[in-house]
Amino acid sequence: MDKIERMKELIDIINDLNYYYYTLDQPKVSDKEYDTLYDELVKLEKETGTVFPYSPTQRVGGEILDKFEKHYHIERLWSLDKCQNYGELRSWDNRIKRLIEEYNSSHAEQLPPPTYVVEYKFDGLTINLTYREGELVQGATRGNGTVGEAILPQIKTIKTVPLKIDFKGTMEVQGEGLMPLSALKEYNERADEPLKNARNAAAGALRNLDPRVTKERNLIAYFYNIGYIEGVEFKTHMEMLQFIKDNRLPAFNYAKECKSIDEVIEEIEKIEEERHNLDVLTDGAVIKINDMRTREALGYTMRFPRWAIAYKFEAEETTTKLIEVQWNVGRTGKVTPIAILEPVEIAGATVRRATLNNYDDILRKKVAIGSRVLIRRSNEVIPEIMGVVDADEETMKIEKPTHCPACDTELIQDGVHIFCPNSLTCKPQLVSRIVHFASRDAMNIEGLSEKTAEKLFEELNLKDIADIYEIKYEDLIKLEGFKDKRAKNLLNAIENSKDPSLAAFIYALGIPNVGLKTAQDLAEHFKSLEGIKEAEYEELLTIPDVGPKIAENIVEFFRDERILEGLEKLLSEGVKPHYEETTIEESIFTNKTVVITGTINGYTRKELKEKIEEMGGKVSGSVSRNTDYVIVGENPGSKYEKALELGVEIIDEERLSEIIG
Ligand SMILES: NC(=O)c1ccc[n+]([C@@H]2O[C@H](COP(=O)([O-])OP(=O)(O)OC[C@H]3O[C@@H](n4cnc5c(N)ncnc54)[C@H](O)[C@@H]3O)[C@@H](O)[C@H]2O)c1
Ligand SMILES: [Zn+2]
Repeated sequence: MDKIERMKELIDIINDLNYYYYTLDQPKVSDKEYDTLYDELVKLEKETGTVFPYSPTQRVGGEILDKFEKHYHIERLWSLDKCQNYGELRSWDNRIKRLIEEYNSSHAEQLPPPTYVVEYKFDGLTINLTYREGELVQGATRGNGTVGEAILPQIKTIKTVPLKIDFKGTMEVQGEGLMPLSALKEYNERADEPLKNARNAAAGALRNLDPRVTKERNLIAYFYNIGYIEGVEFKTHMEMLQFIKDNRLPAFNYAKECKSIDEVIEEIEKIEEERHNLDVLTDGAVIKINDMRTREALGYTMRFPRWAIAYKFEAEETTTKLIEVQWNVGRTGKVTPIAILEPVEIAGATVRRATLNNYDDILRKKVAIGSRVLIRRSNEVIPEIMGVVDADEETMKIEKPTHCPACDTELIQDGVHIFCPNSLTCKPQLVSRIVHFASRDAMNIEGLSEKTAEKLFEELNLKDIADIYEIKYEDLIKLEGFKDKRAKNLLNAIENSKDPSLAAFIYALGIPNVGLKTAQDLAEHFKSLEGIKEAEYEELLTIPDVGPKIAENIVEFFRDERILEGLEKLLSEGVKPHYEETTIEESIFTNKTVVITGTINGYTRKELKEKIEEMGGKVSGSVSRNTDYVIVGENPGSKYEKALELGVEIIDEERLSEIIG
């Protein structure tokens, strides 16, 4: 296709996507897919030197809704230029420096060398508040930058937005309306129709005609810019942020001033690490020139200021097609759906499957075979399906299984989950129990892989975990792939596993939700298998990290007749768990919560975190009353101030090096 033709096509596609995203708050594609199309258009415009006046690259935002009153901003609102790697960031920086140089060569009054402010880029809906005579008189969306929608009643539902402030002049202050991830999660647990992500949730709430709907979503806001102010002049961005805070408008407690682009990059790295600990959605960092006179000299393009740029993180969401749903039987008999997807890349990894939790989830998210689904991957290895993006596609209903896909036993419903009750002869259940039992942190039986476990189940008619202790050489040698040496090795490994530590044995039993750490805590507390077996619910709750759910799981587990039988059998086969008093060396960090801020010489964040964890401490992302120590390095952030404010004990670099040697 001819380049100009392709440009026209892209303009149509992008304008349509903008309408769905900005006007309807119902994106048709993920941001990643949108950005690819947009970048293609920008590239073609550069190549051809042609820019159509109606091109989306020439404007900010999208159409505004008629159902709201129009609001004309006093000062225009902008979008942000973006970059996706440090190379692009450095070229932005070089451009800035060149422009400053040019300016200085033709003006008597010189601009200072640039300093930068790094902030989080929040992913919500831009809001612009107007204060007059100390009162909040209007709140609006960004709209197309010049005209937005008046949504004052909706904005007033945000509890942290002050209705009155100390400053008495006219002022426009701009920020981001956000739905906290915790609020989204809570909302989605109850909602008939779950919201797909926190950005659309916030945008949809603020642009809902009924402020009661807005209120239900428990939004918050962070402010980061004053677009217009009467009679006040700020010298720097930091000064402006201070003014915002002084007027008790919520500003996020992080904005870092940097002297060089290298420092900026260091900060971005920290942000990238920290951002998953935040309760709001972020899609990048924003880098802004601190000095206001420099900003003025640099000016604006059609769409964005030259003095700021967004560093976008790798997208964590994309869309793809759902090909089929597989039902898997787990160790506990729970039958869960796994979505098989058309392979797609997210953040550098190819994704082929996603979780769907349970059948209720499928119904609520309106997922069907053949639907185009939005998937999200944050820290988890396996991504989650957030919802369907295009309901028009031809699809087929997902059927709820009535019988076990492995053993054909009729399934039973327990709450939202379905289970195969046949724990005795249902192959995947027993096989995964055996594999877990034999795993390294459990009984550590080398050579008992999933394949081998399947073979034992099929050929030797294994009915129970304890049966592995009855396996004989004559049995094994008959099996395909088992020669003398391999058979002997496996038998030895099985024999040698009879003397496990109590913690490993408890872990090996596979009590629901009891991982290695909890198993160790249980062993530590009760010191004997009998003790754990007889443990009362209340006593279990006294163990750190054991909540009501796990306590219940443990009590129920040891009440199950079949499990007790299996346990007896294991013991009669000669398995003897033993408890050894282990003395973990105490350190100053043992059982303490530690926060790190600033750069620590000789350590990356990750290394230091690991070191502290090795010494028994827990590293947390933010300072609170529960923080025991704050480690303060070079150029500490606001966490340092918070620590001082709360009187948390500070460890400086010198003391740290004495502690960790
Ligand atoms: N999926 C879709 O169909 C679709 C359609 C249109 C746009 N989009 C997405 O939206 C992007 C463009 O939207 P945009 O013009 O709103 O730009 P943007 O979201 O990339 O950046 C500009 C906005 O960032 C916000 N922001 C957050 N934190 C900030 C901070 N600390 N300082 C300053 N600003 C901050 C401001 O509200 C500002 O308006 C695209 O790149 C794409 O990812 C997606
Ligand atoms: Zn089954």
